[in-house]
This record gives sequence, structure tokens and C-alpha cells, in this order.
Amino acid sequence: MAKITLDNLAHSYLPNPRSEDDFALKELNHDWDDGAAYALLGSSGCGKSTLLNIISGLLQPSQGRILFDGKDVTHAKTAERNIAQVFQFPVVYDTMTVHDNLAFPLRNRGRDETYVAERVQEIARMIGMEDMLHKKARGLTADSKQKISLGRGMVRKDVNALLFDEPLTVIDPHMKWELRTQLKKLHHDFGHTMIYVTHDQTEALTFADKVVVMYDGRVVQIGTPEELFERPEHTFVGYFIGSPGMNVIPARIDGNKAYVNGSHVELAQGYKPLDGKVEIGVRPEYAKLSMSEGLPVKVRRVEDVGRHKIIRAELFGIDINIIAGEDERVSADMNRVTFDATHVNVYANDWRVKGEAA
Ligand SMILES: Nc1ncnc2c1ncn2[C@@H]1O[C@H](COP(=O)(O)OP(=O)(O)OP(=O)(O)O)[C@@H](O)[C@H]1O
Repeated sequence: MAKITLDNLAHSYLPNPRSEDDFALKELNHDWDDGAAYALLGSSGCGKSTLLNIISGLLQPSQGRILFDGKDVTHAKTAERNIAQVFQFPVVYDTMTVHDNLAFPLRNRGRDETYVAERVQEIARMIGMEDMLHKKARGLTADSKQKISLGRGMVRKDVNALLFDEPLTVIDPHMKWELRTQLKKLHHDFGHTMIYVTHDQTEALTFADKVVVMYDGRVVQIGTPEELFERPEHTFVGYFIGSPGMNVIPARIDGNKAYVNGSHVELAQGYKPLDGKVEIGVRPEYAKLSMSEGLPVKVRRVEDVGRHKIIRAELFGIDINIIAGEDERVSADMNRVTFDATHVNVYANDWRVKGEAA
């Protein structure tokens, strides 16, 4: 396995980029730890595949270097990087059996047949295809073919990294959960460095130790699922992670108070005067309806989603969400909202501002 270093890395698909806007991947410096499982998460077009393709060698970056364990591989071909890749759609050899497809990467490396047989059995069990090993890949469903692709990606233990590009797109929902669990187990057992591209937050949060959130060609935060939830470094992270996402409310900050349309919200920390677009961010989980305290809200709708209720409300013309417990009472006279001060984040021009102890 390898530590992956992204050094001053950036990419533009244009021959003569003039401004930052011309870069599909904006400058990035980071070490990705050896043996960690990362998810690259972001909406369509934010640059996930661009970054993955640079790591795998399918794309040469227009700026910077990429290193595996300190060795510069920026110009090395994909085959020289010793990585395994699984793409969105299956890549299998139709004329070969499932067994031979799975065995292919091992035979290619000259592993002896006893080891190949053992390892293929192990992987077939993992992907639930033990009974299909003798079947030709041709004629199998897309779902089964993708499981073969996943299996083939995982069959070698000696790769520098395992890269997955939305691998579960064609897999049915139940199997998705099962395969994700298997991938996590595989990571736990073998400690591969794994990078998993997805636009699905559940997939990212359940798979990864660290989630790399991308927005508009930029890595806006790398953190554990808990860090992304509690301290989103960018309003996009707050909005994208969580269901529903963080409430983002324009405010004026004065010391340890935030003013929203003249009403104040207590903050757990003090802040210096801030310029530009200033907002507070509060997750629906840390907002609470009240009869007597807090800011005035109009409740529009209450949705019972089983484990809790989502209250859709309006605060000075802005839509906000509040999460209440399953058994919590919500009545017509509850027309105020309070926020838990320790969970109110402050943002200036979309980036979180660190406070000072009040
Ligand atoms: N070969 C290319 N030539 C020119 N522009 C490209 C090329 N590939 C991607 N782009 C652009 O670069 C930006 C980032 O695309 P990229 O495919 O990396 O995003 P993504 O997050 O992987 O999206 P998706 O989830 O839709 O695959 C987009 O604006 C896209 O249009």
C-alpha cells in the first residue's frame, strides 16, 4: 500500500488557462495516508473523476506532482502505478468464465494456480458468486458483471491503491449495502489504501474513514463523517451532508451574538468583525421549536419520517428545517425557534470562521 501525495496539483482541460475558473481541479496539496479509506464526494461536475484519473494515470495534470510513497509517478503510465480500478460500468471479458475473469489479474502477475484457486474462492464468496464460477460472463446481468469487476479489483493484495469510480451505480439496492459492507471489511482485513468516488453521501459516510468533499473543482474539506457533520468548513459541506442539510441564515455578527433581522442568537464563542457575505449555519438537529423563546418562525409543514419529524418553516422569509423527536409535541402555538449555541457555526463568504473563547 502507499501514501499518496498530491503536491501543488491542479488541472485545466484548456490549453492556456487564464484564471482559476478555467481549472476543473483547483490547486490541491495533501497527503492521503497509507492504508486509509477515502471517499471523494461531490455533485456532478465538481472534479471527482478528474482527480481520480490523475491518481490512476489516465490523465496528466497540467500542474503539480503526484507521489506514491514519496516516489514521483506524475508521468508514469497507469500500468506502472500498480493500482486496481473499478469503474461505474462493468469491464469484464465476456468469453471467459467468472472464475477466469477473477483469476486474470493474479495469473497476469504469474501467481501459482494453488494461490489463484484459493483467492478466487475467497473473492467469489465475498461477492456472492460462488455458484456461478463456471459460467461465461457473456449473458450475465449488468449487476453480476459489475460484481465480477469489483471482485477483480479486489483480488490482488499487493496493489498500491484501490480506486473505485461510482462502482455501485448498476447494483441493486440490497446488494449495494452488502457490497459496501464487504468493501469495508476488506479494507479492515487488508488495509488497502482505497479511494471511492461517489455523489451519494450515505455511500461516502458509511464507507470512508475520511471523506474528501469537492465543490466546483476545489477540495473544500477532508474530514471524518463526524467532523463534516459538526464543523462543516464550507457552507456547501453543511448543505450537502445531512438530511436535510444545514440551515444557512444571513446574519450580522457582533462579538458573541449573531443578529438575524434584528433578533439575536447567542454564539458559544466571540468573533472579530467580519466582511463580505456573513451567515450562520445550524443543523436542523440543533434547532428546536418553542412557544416562548427564540426567533419568530412560521411552520409550513410537519413531515413524519419515522425516526423523527422534519419541520419545514420560514424564518424572516428564509426556508429552514427543524428536526424534532418522534414523540416530541409540535403544536400550532409553537412559533419560535431556538438554536443550540455550541452548534452554531459562523461563515464569511462561505468559509467557516473560527471563534475565540468568549
Ligand atoms: N475531457 C474533458 N474535456 C473538457 N472538460 C472536461 C473533460 N472531462 C471533464 N471536464 C469538465 O471538468 C469538470 C469536472 O468534471 P469531472 O468529470 O471531473 O466531474 P465529476 O465530479 O466526476 O462529475 P460526474 O460525477 O458527473 O462524473 C466539469 O466541468 C466537466 O465538464
